[in-house]
Order: sequence, then C-alpha cells, then structure tokens
Amino acid sequence: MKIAALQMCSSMQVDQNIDAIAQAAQAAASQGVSYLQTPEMSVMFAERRAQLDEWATAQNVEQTLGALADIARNNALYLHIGSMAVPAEDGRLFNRAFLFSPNGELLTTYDKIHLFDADVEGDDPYRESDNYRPGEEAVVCPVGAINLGFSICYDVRFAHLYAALREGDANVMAVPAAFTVPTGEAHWHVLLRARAIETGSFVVAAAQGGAHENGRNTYGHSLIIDPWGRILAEKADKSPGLIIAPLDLNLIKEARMRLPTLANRREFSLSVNRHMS
Ligand SMILES: O=C(O)CNC(=O)[C@H](CS)NC(=O)CCC(=O)C(=O)O
Repeated sequence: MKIAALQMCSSMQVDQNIDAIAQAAQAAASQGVSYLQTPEMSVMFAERRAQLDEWATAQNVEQTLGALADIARNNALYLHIGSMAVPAEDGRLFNRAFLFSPNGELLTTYDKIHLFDADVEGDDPYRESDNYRPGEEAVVCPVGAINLGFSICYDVRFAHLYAALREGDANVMAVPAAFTVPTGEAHWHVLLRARAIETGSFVVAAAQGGAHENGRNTYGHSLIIDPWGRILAEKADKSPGLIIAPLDLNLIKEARMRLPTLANRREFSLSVNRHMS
C-alpha cells in the first residue's frame, strides 16, 4: 500500500483549494497511492472569523463535501481532508477532519480536541478556542489494511491522545497541520518522530506551507515517518507538493516486537515531597 501527504499553501478561494486537491489526487492515484491526506484547513484558510461564518453555511459545507467525495471516487482512493471549519451548535465552529472511502462515502469525521491558545513569540497570540469548539472524542477508523488514528496540528503536543489511539489499535497516526514557523523550526520533526516511536506507528503529517493569502506563514515540511522513527519522505521546504511512501505493515509488527511498550506499561502513584528546606 502506498500513502501520500499533500503540502498546500491554502488560500481563501475554496474553488482553487479544491482544484489543488483534485489535481494532487489524480497525480497520487496515477502513482498507485491508496490514501491521500491534506493539511489542516486545506479547503479554506480564512483570515477572519466573519469570513468563516459567512462561508461555513450548511449549503456550502454540503456542496464542498460533495465535491470532495467526487475526488475520492474519481481517483478510487481514501481521501482524508486534514480539516475544514463547520458550524457547531453553540455559535462557534468545529475544526473537523473528514475521511472519504474510494467509493466516495463519508466514513468518519474527527473534531480537533486540543485548541491552539498560545503566545508564540514573533506571532500574534492565537486564541483558537474563541472561534472553535473542542472535540471530545478520539477516533480510530480502518483504512484498508491499516487502522488510522486521527489528530490535528496542536494535538501533536499531547502524547496521551496517541496512547489512547494506540490502545484503540491505531497503527498509522494522522497529524495534518498548519504549524507556525518558529514552533515548526523548534519542535515539528521531534514531536512527530516521538509520536511514531512511542506508539510503534507510522505518522503521516500533511502540512500547510508558505506565505498565505490570509497573512499567516506556515512551516511546511510535510512528513511520513515509519514506526521506528525513520523519516521515509519529507517535503523539505515550504512549497506545495506531494510526498509518497510505501507503507509496509511488517515494520509495525517489527517495531512493536522489539519494543513492546504497550505490554511494558505500568501504573504508578505520584509522591511529591514538599520538604521545608
Ligand atoms: O485557525 C485556522 O484557520 C487554522 N488553524 C490553525 O492554524 C491552528 C490553530 S491557530 N494552528 C495550530 O494549531 C498551530 C499549532 C502550532 O503551530 C504548534 O503547536 O506549535
């Protein structure tokens, strides 16, 4: 089985972004790829909340999901849209991933659990939770012979999510992202490799990269990592493009046999000794 990640520099033009996904799906399918992942906010990378509210109407969302289902079916591959904003009942939005089958059926969705409320030096403070409502459910879904564990971007900093996905039998962790440049330079590779090593799983991370129409700059460097932590494919810059790697199920078995960390896991109590010195 061959898997792929599409690096994008998504704009606020939904049609352009969907075109880019359609072209990549065709290129991937012609190279024998059966699973293609796109980055966080690949369909619409907005600048302001108002823009999202205007765009994310039930009708637009439905129409867009139809177009994405067609792309999956026309190219007979699993299409994982890293995320797209959809309205939540409380007036906020969900940052939601979508997985389509090669028949164009919507198999599952995942709502980003950990929202990026951070103050990264050199960037404006992000308060993702002002606009987005956090998901409350970790999701694992079979994709052919593999079990895909879902996550989005900032989730990658919360190792216990991946431990839960691993316990749910996931063996390929998806981390579509739109990382900032400073945190990407400092943390991106090491976090993704750690998640692969800790869980004995492949990691597929399709990234946004470059200077976006909405004013954001993102780090790029999409990655496919094997369960031993080796980088199998990398888009080693910020420019758009496809990376492809073979997914050898034996590598999962081998890594987990050599380091059976799930079986070796222990429960423990915590003692904090606040001595008066
Ligand atoms: O808001 C949108 O339109 C799309 N969402 C994003 O770009 C999100 C929230 S601002 N970005 C991240 O989670 C970056 C995390 C990151 O960079 C890190 O963990 O270091």
